[in-house]
Amino acid sequence: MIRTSGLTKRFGSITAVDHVDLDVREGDVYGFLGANGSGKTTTVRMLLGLVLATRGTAELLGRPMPAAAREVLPFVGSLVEGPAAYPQLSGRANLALFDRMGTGGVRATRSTRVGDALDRVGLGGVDGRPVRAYSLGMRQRLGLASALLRAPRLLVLDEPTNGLDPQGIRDIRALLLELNRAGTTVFVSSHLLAEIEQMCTRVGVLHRGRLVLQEQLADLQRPTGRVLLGTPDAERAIALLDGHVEHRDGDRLVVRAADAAELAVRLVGAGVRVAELRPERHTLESVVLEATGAGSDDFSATAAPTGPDRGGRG
Ligand SMILES: Nc1ncnc2c1ncn2[C@@H]1O[C@H](COP(=O)(O)OP(=O)(O)OP(=O)(O)O)[C@@H](O)[C@H]1O
Repeated sequence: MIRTSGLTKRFGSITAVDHVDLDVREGDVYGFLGANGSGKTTTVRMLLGLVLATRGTAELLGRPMPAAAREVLPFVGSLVEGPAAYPQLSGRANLALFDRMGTGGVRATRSTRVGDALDRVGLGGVDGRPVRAYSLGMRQRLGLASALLRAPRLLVLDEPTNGLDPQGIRDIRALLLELNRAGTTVFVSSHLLAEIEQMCTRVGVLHRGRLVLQEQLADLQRPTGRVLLGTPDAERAIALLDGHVEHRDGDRLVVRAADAAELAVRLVGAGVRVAELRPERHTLESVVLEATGAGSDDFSATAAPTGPDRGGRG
């Protein structure tokens, strides 16, 4: 659905995006993760043909961008750098205008289409107000509504939960997953590890313009080769496991063992009571920090503060 090869963007001496090879497959919920300034927005803008690449190629839905933009974009919903809207008009009026400007939207069904999109993002009840009275979160929802007007095959969203409160973030996540289940491929950028971990099937990590990791989330979260064991018989377990216990914290042990089931049989066979036993897995956070060498401060685990100024560039 999205494929880039050697995609690069320089602004003078700054290389914002550096030989990026993205591979987003049909049905993915792809999380494009990177710290602020890592080049996410610039990549998204190149994908959508809003800015020209310095070198390299990009394809959306198997067609080259920006050459095939007119053909491809009617099937792509997007949200980049905060949605634009006429402040004096209502959300509904803005969407109707947007719908009229796009291709392929039949006039007779416009009102239904706009109403459905507003309902989906939770703006159905407030759409009489002018957009200038909207909070940042409401504007963000309106932007998403405009991305949904055409039942897109692909959604490309740059930090869609920016400025939303926790409930708003949950709503958007649920909406994106619902759309994905109905067949839409979702590409979403974020600097929030937890957000990506909760929602995505595939992850790409951008670090200083370079794609340092691209993998299925389930593969990233592979077992570490250690087992987490909780037992009231910690001393006996340690004696039995003879040097394989790497760490002890009260009645919780970390055991080097490739096979948790085999370990369980061994413990119970020796009369060691097992309260809890599970394979330890890599977390997205540990894998990302290893791949980027970044400090955990570079990636927020929780929601970002609201209201950053994202304008004025590009
Ligand atoms: N039009 C421009 N002119 C000059 N430099 C730019 C321009 N657009 C982006 N940059 C620079 O390119 C780098 C990547 O910026 P970009 O906005 O793509 O990052 P990002 O990962 O989206 O960050 P953020 O989440 O803060 O928006 C930054 O160093 C930025 O200052």
